[in-house]
Amino acid sequence: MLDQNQNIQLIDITFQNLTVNVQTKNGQKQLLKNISGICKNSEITAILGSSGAGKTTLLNALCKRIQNTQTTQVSGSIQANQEHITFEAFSNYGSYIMQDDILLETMTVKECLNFAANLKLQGSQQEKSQIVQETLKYLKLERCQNTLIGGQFVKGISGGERKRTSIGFELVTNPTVLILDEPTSGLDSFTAYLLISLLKRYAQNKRKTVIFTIHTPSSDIWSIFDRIMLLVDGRFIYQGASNEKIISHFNSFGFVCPKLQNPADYFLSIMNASENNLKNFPKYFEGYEKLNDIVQNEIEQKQIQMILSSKYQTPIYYQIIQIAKRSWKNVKRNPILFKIRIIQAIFMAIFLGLVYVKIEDGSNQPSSIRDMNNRSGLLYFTCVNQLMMALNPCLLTFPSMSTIFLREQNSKLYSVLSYFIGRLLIEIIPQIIAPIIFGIIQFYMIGLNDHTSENVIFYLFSLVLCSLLGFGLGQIGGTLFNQSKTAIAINPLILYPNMLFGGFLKYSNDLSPWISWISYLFPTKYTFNAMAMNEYEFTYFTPNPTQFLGLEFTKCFLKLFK
Ligand SMILES: Nc1ncnc2c1ncn2[C@@H]1O[C@H](COP(=O)(O)OP(=O)(O)OP(=O)(O)O)[C@@H](O)[C@H]1O
Repeated sequence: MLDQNQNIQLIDITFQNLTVNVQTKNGQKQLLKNISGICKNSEITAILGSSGAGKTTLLNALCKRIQNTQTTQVSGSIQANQEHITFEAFSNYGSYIMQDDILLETMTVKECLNFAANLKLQGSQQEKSQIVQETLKYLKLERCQNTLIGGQFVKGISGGERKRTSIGFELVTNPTVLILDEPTSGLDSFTAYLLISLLKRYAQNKRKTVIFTIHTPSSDIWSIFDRIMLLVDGRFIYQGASNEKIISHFNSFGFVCPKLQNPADYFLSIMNASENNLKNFPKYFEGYEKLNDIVQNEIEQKQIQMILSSKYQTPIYYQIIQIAKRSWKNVKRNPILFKIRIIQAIFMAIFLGLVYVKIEDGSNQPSSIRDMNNRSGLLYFTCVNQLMMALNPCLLTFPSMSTIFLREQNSKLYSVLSYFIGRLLIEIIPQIIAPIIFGIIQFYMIGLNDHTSENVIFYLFSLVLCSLLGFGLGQIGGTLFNQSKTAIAINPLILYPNMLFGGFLKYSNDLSPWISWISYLFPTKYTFNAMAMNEYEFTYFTPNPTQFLGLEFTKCFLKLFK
């Protein structure tokens, strides 16, 4: 079984007595029922079945994306040659391409492949570029290599090119096992044929193991399958070659595929769970018993070659650079959020400036509570406003990026830390620039404490800090949810406590002891305190408003800073 002549990694994927149970509201549901099979190297294996038959469940189980949890039980063995597959191990030799093409809209096709090559391949930049170029050629993507992938808002490459780019993103790393969930969905029959032929060439020429699910293959596509698995209600009704064997197998118990009909259409028509078909299901299962021994025999003949670890990850600093570069391109090509952040800052600063234009500083009426309140209110509003302006875009964008992150994480392109730092380096830029512009306009229009240059710098620093805290909270909120809408819906849960415990709506000293500690959890308390301490460091007001605002906490912080 060992490929002695060439040093090529050959992997057969086998599974025995594979059962997947899930707990539903109506009790237990069996998605896969004690099935066994083999997907051989150098072959393409197509899994067919009607909707809900368990095809995706089988693919997910093979690459260990379904694990035992409280509601899901997976039993049976799944092996790559003689080794049990684990999620970690699979990512060393295999790739899984989901049905949805998860790609960053603002990248070109070539940049997308370059990104994967840079992060997954060893070798010089020139060697990596050459591999990317070969992959582009292989996938017939040369013509559109410099076109943006595009999406909802930007017109980009076609559906077929998108699918091939998605495959190219994985192929560039030359995986030994390639698993694809419905790679032809949404493609016309010719493009679908091209794609499957390409997978066939990949399997045959490079001796890889390719497994995919497919819904309605044309007869051309059917004829190039090496191996077919037909699934009905979580059980196999056929497994083996796609040639005459499958026709004669079903013939043997009375299901005759008409000569002029596409076999795929015929088998799909007898597999769907219509009333007529349901009564035939026991016959199919009985018929499959005859194939059991053949399949078992094939499983026993599987590769015994040891799987060589191809584990390679680029250094963290390199990952960070690559992610930052990509984030920068993303901002440059889709600068709307960046621009909105700056425009919002300018608009809000002018608006606040007009509302509070040259407010009293206490020089006329040092004891005016109204003037003190106006000034403190302005500081407090500024604080909450900065927090919100940084928080909302994060809640909006983080969940939408999480699908890309998860896909790339599964492909082990980078570590979580690198991704976080790489993105942060770029996304933090508007969070620093916007509050500074905001603060400068405020100084001109309102007349805040500019007694010393330190006061001005400290105020701007507090605004930046406030913006960064909002940014941080937005990231926490954004990572908790998959959907932007859900993340945005939690906005009030972040905003209201921050407003309430900021130290202005209710003075911190007046909070009951049992709840006062909570205020330390909310950033507005710190930023409002810092801004007010700074503002009233030099003031005409008597008594100094910091006294009745109860701003003790930040005094030491201010001293440290100055
Ligand atoms: N976590 C789950 N809990 C309950 N039922 C599930 C769960 N996951 C899948 N199912 C059910 O299991 C069955 C098989 O699902 P699966 O996605 O594998 O089907 P499929 O053959 O890929 O279908 P399709 O071709 O429509 O994608 C379906 O009836 C589905 O509703």
